[in-house]
Amino acid sequence: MTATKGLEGIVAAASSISSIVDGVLTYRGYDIDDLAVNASFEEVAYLLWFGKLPSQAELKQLHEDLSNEAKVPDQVIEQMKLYPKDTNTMAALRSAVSALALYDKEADDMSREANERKAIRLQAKLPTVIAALARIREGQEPVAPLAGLFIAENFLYMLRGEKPDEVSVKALDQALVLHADHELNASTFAARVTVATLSDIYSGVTSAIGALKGPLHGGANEAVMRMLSEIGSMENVEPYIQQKLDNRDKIMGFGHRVYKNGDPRAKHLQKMSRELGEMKGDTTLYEMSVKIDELVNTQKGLRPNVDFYSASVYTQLGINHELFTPIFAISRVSGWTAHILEQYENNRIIRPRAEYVGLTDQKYVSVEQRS
Ligand SMILES: CC(=O)SCCNC(=O)CCNC(=O)[C@H](O)C(C)(C)COP(=O)(O)OP(=O)(O)OC[C@H]1O[C@@H](n2cnc3c(N)ncnc32)[C@H](O)[C@@H]1OP(=O)(O)O
Ligand SMILES: O=C([O-])CC(=O)C(=O)O
Repeated sequence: MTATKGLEGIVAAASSISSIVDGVLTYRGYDIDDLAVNASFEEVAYLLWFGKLPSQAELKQLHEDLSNEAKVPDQVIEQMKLYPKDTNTMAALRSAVSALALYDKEADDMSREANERKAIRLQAKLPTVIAALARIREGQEPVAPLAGLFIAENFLYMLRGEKPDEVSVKALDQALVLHADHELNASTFAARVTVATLSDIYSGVTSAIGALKGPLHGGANEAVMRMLSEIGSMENVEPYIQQKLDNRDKIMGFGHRVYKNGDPRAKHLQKMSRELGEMKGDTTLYEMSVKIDELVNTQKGLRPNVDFYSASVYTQLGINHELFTPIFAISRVSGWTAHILEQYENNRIIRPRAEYVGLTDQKYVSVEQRS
């Protein structure tokens, strides 16, 4: 038995949710380039869960269900107020989502219908939890969700305490579409491993949030913004990046396990970053990002992944970098829960083997005789 480091190239599940073939990403057979410009996030979530785009009536129903489920139990809001204000937002989100299970009477109902309801419930409540966490950290009262708003608009409304402009809503909605699912990425795999023991959907999503938090995965978008802030100016881009490359340091937001010729989602976020900059009359962040992109590509042959341009997009939407990875979770919870539903449908516990590389033939020595 020989281990493959990082399970590279190992096919660990059969799935009909999303695929990456020759650098083309599809959700249920629809090219991400098509969905990114034409579909709303709600349509995409429906597509991931139910395998087809919704009819008008189905979309209306989903919208109503999401709206009805968006409120978070008061107990969870009160608990969030007790979290340390300087805690990592993904750690806080992980705790809050775990707590949501305690107040869901259906948490351990394993029927397909109950799990579909919980998928919608989790999707509805995550934006409310994240906006509340953000406001509590700033010493403000959480803002309750507004009935009738779609997810991107409602999230920005709850975050800012006022109705957002159309440009911001559209940009965030497109970003949510682009992040919704990605085959067997680390957090989705974590979710599937957890629920394959027949544990509940909340446990699966809590595991996934833990995996998404890491800087090699979803946490990279925050790290990109920290890097851009450290660089600070266009003139500093070249010396800063050159030093990182010379030291063989990782440049966050670049590289990918599956895409070797570029992530198809990055170009949409790059365009969005440019357009938001132009609209605000300040394209500095966008230009700095493009310069980094050129340097890393020329010298390392590495291309930006989904996390790179999303950092300048979210910053230009006035969002604090501590919320970037939680926003990724607002989108990816649709994919996680779709994969959890799929795992339950055709379940077998996920239990690979390890290649043993430790000591052998050891003999027990009593504690008194051990040196
Ligand atoms: C939503 C997402 O999860 S997208 C990914 C977000 N993560 C990041 O942006 C973090 C930065 N990137 C990385 O750490 C990696 O590229 C990963 C984790 C995305 C993929 O990791 P792997 O598939 O294991 O790639 P691996 O580490 O084998 O990379 C191959 C080579 O490229 C180098 N490399 C990969 N990414 C980078 C990077 N961002 N900066 C500098 N060098 C890099 C590696 O050091 C390695 O070089 P070597 O062969 O000389 O040792
Ligand atoms: O697929 C991966 O390894 C990481 C990624 O891009 C994602 O989760 O969107």
